[in-house]
Amino acid sequence: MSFVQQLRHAERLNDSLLCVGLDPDPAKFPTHWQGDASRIYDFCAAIVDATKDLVLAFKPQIAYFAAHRAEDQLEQLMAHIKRVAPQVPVILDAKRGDIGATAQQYAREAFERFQADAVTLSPFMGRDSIEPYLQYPNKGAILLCRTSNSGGDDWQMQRLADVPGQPRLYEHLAHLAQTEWNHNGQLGLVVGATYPQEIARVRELAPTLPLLIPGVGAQGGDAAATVAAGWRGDATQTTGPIVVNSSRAVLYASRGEDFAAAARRVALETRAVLRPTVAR
Ligand SMILES: O=C(O)c1cc(=O)[nH]c(=O)n1[C@@H]1O[C@H](COP(=O)(O)O)[C@@H](O)[C@H]1O
Repeated sequence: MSFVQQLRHAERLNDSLLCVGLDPDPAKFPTHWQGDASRIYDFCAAIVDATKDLVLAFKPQIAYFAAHRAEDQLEQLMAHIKRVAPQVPVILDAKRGDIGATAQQYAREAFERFQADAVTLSPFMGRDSIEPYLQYPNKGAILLCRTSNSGGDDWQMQRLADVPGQPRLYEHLAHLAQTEWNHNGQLGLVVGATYPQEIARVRELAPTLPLLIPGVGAQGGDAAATVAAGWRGDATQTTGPIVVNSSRAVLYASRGEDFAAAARRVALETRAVLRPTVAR
């Protein structure tokens, strides 16, 4: 099954557009585990167990593991997700971007070592920096397009004088990802929930691509506006799924021993807000 098919399947199965982001920060762990990096796996596995029937994807952020020398715990976590929630695809958020030879190693890390179903990438170095990831059949490569942070304006909103119509950089990328870069149907795009207008624009330019949309919850993105801008009906062959990520708001809903139950409550609430008003 391709990454997009996995998303469509999980969307239907769990009736959800929510992706829970796994950004484990020991400083924010429940009081009894606070500051203990050896609990990264236990913490994330508890969140996975509590939310696996409510999500269409999980998204571990590799920096939160690597910073604590906890890549082994990330491997364990990936195996755990495959075991307890095989129907839920996993996006490894690594935001890699390098020349082809090095990208081959990053692709191997994401897809062979960590067994991810998709990986996030920076497209700044161009098409040949993306190609190595596309050598892995059925895996997804999700390109940063219009990111949720305000500094994204510095590049992404600039107009390209040499391209007909003088599109903004993010618009040009969305066009390329929908057309000539996407020869195997493996590409997706990141668009921040903090910019619903641009979600609508990217959806217009890239109607069949999956959109990873972070920024609801802690970053204050408007969940309902996000869905209105990006969701185009139930998972069919022609519409791209949307994957709306929330990390901190779910993970750190409680500092008590009830943290997993609290995470489930927030995930349920977020899923309900994201559920489109259109009947499925
Ligand atoms: O690629 C991403 O996931 C990403 C892109 C983007 O534009 N903005 C963004 O916040 N993210 C990631 O999405 C997550 C957002 O976390 P919360 O703000 O806690 O929900 C973090 O893991 C970020 O690294």
